[in-house]
Amino acid sequence: MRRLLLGSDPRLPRMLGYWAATCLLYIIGGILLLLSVRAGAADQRSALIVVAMGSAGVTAFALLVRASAALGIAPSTLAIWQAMYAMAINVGAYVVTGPLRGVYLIFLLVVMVFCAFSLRPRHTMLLCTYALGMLGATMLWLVATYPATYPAYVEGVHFASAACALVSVTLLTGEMSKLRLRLKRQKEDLVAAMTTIGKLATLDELTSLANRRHMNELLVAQERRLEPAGEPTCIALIDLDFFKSVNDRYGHAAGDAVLRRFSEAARSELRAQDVLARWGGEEFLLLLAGTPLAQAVTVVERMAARVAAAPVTVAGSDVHITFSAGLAERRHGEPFADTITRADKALYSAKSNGRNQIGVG
Ligand SMILES: Nc1nc2c(ncn2[C@@H]2O[C@H](COP(=O)(O)OP(=O)(O)OP(=O)(O)O)[C@@H](O)[C@H]2O)c(=O)[nH]1
Repeated sequence: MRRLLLGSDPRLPRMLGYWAATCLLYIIGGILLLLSVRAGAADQRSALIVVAMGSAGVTAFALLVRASAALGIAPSTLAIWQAMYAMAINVGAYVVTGPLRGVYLIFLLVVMVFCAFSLRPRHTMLLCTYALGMLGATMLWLVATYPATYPAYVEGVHFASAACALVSVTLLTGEMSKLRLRLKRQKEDLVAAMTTIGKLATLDELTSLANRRHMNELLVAQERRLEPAGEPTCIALIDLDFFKSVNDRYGHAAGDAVLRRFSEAARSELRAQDVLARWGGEEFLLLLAGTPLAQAVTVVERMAARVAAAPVTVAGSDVHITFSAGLAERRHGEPFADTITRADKALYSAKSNGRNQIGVG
C-alpha cells in the first residue's frame, strides 16, 4: 500500500510532503474565499469557479507528483508548474474576493518561500517576475474596468507592497537556495571524505592490501565466529627474501615496486574469502579461513610460484622475488595471537634453513 502511494523513488515522499503543505494552503485560501461569499463581499459563482480550479489543480498535481518519475518530469520543473499555477489561482482569488483580497497577496509570498526549498535562484527570480507581471496586468485591468470597486490608489498601494515583499522574499530565498546548494555540495564532499577515510583506515596505501589494523579487526571477528563452528583456519606469515638488498641496490622506489608486484601476484592466487594483509614493512599475514593445513601449504606454494614468475624490471634487469613463509593451523579455541606466534617461529625456521621455502609450526 505504502509502495503504491509513495512509489520507489526516494525523492517522492519529500515531494508529496510539499504537495500536502500546498494542499493545506489551498484549503485555507478556499475557506477564506467562501467566508467572503458568506459575508456578501464576494460573488458566489466566481468564487466557486476559483475554488473548483484550485481543487482540480491540487488533484492534478498530486497525480503528476506521483507519476513524475515515470513521465520523466524533473522535481524542479514540477515545482515551477505548481508555483505558477498557485500564483494564477491566487490572482484569481484576489480578483473575486472583494475588500478582503489583500490576504491573497500574502499567499503569493508563501508560494515564493516554498520555492526556496526546491528551486534555483534564477528560477525564483523568473517566478517573481511572472507573479508581478500577472498581478500588475490584472490590477490595471481591474482599475480600468471597475474603478469604483478597485480604486487606483488602493490597487497601487497593493501592488507596491506586493512588489516590495515579493522582491525581498525572492532575494532572500535566492540566498537560501545558494545556502542549500552549498550544504548539498558540502554533504557530498563529506561523504567522499568519509569513504576515503574508511579506505585509509582499512587499506595499506602502497599495496592496497588490508592493513594491519584491519587484519586485527578481522581476526577478532573470526575468533568470535569460528569458536562454535570449529572450522580449520590457517595463518601464514610471509616475508620477502633479501628485500633490503633490493632497496640498497636499486633504490627505495624499486623496493616499493617489488612490494606492489608481490601483492598483485600473491592476491591473484587467493580466493575471495582469503585475506592478505601487509603486516609490516616486507612482511605479510595471510588468513585462510575454512582451510586445513595441507590445503594451506598448497595455496602458499601456488603463491610462491606465481610470485617467482612475476619479476620486476628495474633499470633493464629483472628483479626476481622470493619469499619465506611460516604456516600454522589454529588450534581449537586458540587465540590468533598464539597461532601467529607459532607461524612466526615457523617463518624463522624457513629463513634459517635457507629462505624461499615454507615452514610449518
Ligand atoms: N622500499 C621499501 N622498503 C621497505 C618498506 N618497508 C620496509 N622496507 C625495508 O625492508 C627492508 C627489510 O630488511 P630486512 O628486515 O633485513 O629483511 P631482508 O633484507 O628481506 O632479509 P630477510 O628477511 O632475512 O631475507 C629494510 O631495508 C626496510 O627499510 C617499504 O615500504 N618500502
